[in-house]
Amino acid sequence: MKMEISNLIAQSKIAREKAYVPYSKFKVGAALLAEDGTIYQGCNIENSSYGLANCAERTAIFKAVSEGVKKFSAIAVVADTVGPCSPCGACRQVISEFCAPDMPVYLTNLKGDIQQTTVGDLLPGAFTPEDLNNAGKLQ
Ligand SMILES: O=c1ccn([C@H]2C[C@H](O)[C@@H](CO)O2)c(=O)[nH]1
Ligand SMILES: [Zn+2]
Repeated sequence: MKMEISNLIAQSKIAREKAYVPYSKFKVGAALLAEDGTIYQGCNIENSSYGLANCAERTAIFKAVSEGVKKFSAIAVVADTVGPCSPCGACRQVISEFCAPDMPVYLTNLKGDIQQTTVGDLLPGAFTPEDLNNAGKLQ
């Protein structure tokens, strides 16, 4: 495993410790590597209105985008799961909005399992900005 990736995974674990999860008690961390080398950490943040929980992956992406950063090279996700932590459908869609289909995704857990996949494999057929551009132009 390249140093850069071990560091990304290490930062996802640090982010996980900041999770605000009084309801599920399920802490998740994410670390998003921007093309300029900056790493954006994200944790899940829950709410007493349960449906408003924001996942770790989306926290990391929204932090970066809100700082004007939209070019990314990799993302790592970690939770205390039996197998590698699997991002939810909402996060797969948000990741697909900003990250190229061939961008590597590292799904990990606290035991040290690492599954390397890609954005395109996480969400084949994602709805993209191009789909909006093509609206009404088909047929
Ligand atoms: O990949 C995932 C899956 C779940 N969660 C959060 C949402 C909620 O706070 C808790 C339980 O679903 O875990 C994430 O942050 N990322
Ligand atoms: Zn999610």
